[in-house]
Amino acid sequence: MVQLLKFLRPYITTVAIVLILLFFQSLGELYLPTLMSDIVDKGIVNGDTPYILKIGGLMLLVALGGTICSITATFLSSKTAAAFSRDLRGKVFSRVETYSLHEFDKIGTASLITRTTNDINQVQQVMIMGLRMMVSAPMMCIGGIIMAVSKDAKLSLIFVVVIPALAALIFSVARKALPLFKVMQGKLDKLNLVLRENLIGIRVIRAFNRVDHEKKRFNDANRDLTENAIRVNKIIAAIMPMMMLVMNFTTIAIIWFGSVRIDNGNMQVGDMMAFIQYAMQIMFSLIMVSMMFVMVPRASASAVRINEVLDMVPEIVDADEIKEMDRKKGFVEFRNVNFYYPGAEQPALQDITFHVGPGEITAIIGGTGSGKSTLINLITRFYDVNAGSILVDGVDVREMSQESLRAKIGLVPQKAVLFTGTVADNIRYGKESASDEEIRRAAETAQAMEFISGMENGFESILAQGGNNVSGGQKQRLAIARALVRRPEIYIFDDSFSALDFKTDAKLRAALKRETKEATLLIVAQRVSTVIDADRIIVLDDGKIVGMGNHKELLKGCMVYREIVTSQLSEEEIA
Ligand SMILES: Nc1ncnc2c1ncn2[C@@H]1O[C@H](COP(=O)(O)OP(=O)(O)OP(=O)(O)O)[C@@H](O)[C@H]1O
Repeated sequence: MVQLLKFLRPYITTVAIVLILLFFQSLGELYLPTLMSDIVDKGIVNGDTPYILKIGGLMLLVALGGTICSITATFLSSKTAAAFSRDLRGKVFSRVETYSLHEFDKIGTASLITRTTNDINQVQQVMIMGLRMMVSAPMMCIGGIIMAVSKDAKLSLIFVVVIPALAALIFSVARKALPLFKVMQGKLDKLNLVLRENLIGIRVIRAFNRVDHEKKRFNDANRDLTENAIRVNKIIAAIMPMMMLVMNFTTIAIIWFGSVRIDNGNMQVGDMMAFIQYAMQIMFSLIMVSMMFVMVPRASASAVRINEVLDMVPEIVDADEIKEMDRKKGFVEFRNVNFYYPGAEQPALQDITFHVGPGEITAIIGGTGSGKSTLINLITRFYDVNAGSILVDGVDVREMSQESLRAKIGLVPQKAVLFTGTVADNIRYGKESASDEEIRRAAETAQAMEFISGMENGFESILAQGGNNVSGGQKQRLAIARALVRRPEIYIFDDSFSALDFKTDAKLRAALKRETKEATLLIVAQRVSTVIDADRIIVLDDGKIVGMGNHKELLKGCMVYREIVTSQLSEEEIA
């Protein structure tokens, strides 16, 4: 929690103003009972009406001043806390943006969402309360004690019993509630996870008639969270009545002992009335502190989760010294690359060595799980190799900036991801400054023109929720157009033609060949027809290269390739 306070730095002036305002408000509140006791002891007892009116007027003024201070302080503290959480959300978001895929896997998407929203809200709420109480509670408590002692030191001995009793009460409640609060955020994560999976997988859930199963899963997570919340709230709900009980007993004790002292002539009635009010103020300040005790643990559980995100050091960062790149363009070289996913016993890639250059089409083929996507993810540096090195344009990818590396690459991922916006916006994602003509040309090459012109508003048609209103093949073609508009040195197509029919696939590849003559093309594919014309085909099996060459060479020399080909093409086609 303390770690997060640094985000308050830009608002330090406002925070200081809030604290000063609250100081004056508390001062006013401490002054009021004394004024009231004066009215009783001097005004009423002596029948001095002008005195009563004068002090009564002063009381009104003090109360008004206090109210103005309080309202302004509340306004400013709420504004500051909102700005604080806006900044913090921004910070968390930009941190997450620097994560490599490892870190994403570690925390999980659902939890990252909860941490950026709900957890920050918890901290914000405590911030508002904390700002107010930081000054009010100690002032009211200590000031109240001083004032009470000044009114009647002997009667103040009551506090020697009351305050430790209240403190013990608060402490025991906090000890019970704290672990439950910690668990609460975890349960919220779980609920978010189920919800997220359900929303994304709604089609699968319906198709497999798993609605009831998913309902149960959601209800379980929901019930779990609710039960925990009820348990916590029960404890918190018990605080108030217990506090009130202590307060009422204290009042009784003050009146009891006070009246004895008044009887003996040691105390005046007004002083006793003021004393009761000071006792109330002291106890209310303790209640405020107890509320903090309740809220701070929950917020600190949230703060820990936020700090976890902020403190997680991304595994993939730019090197301290960025190497200048040669003037070469479009060269990719793997040198004895080994790669393990964290926790995996077997390497996903083993001893991979090959190089490709501009003007070449290299296809990567292999069974599912053979490591094709992994190999691609290493070029874009989504992961770092465990051994060996990958050079792009003659420089190790770990020694160049991630930005300049990725500027060279146009990636079409296996699963086409689009963003809410127009068709043109989505293609322009590849190159912000792209002209309408460039966008049209990219769409033409990607064989997307036909369906785009068939849409009601053409390039200005809106893609709902990341492209839910276009087909899988259309999505893929838009993702291809997005990469093409960039005109990168290296194109990477990760199984990007799989959702296309054979005719479109062939047309697209022919158009690509024309458009990307100077560039390096890496095409991951499952279909032999997609790779057959490639200059070089790399055959992967179980993370190892088992063959490299063109179609004819591999047919002769690579068993695995021959098996893939015979499983897909007829004898005549092979011949
Ligand atoms: N994020 C990950 N964490 C751990 N293991 C992974 C991860 N992604 C892939 N793997 C494993 O690495 C191996 C290679 O996976 P990869 O996705 O590269 O295969 P692929 O050849 O692209 O398969 P497909 O054609 O089915 O997409 C597989 O055994 C897979 O289980």
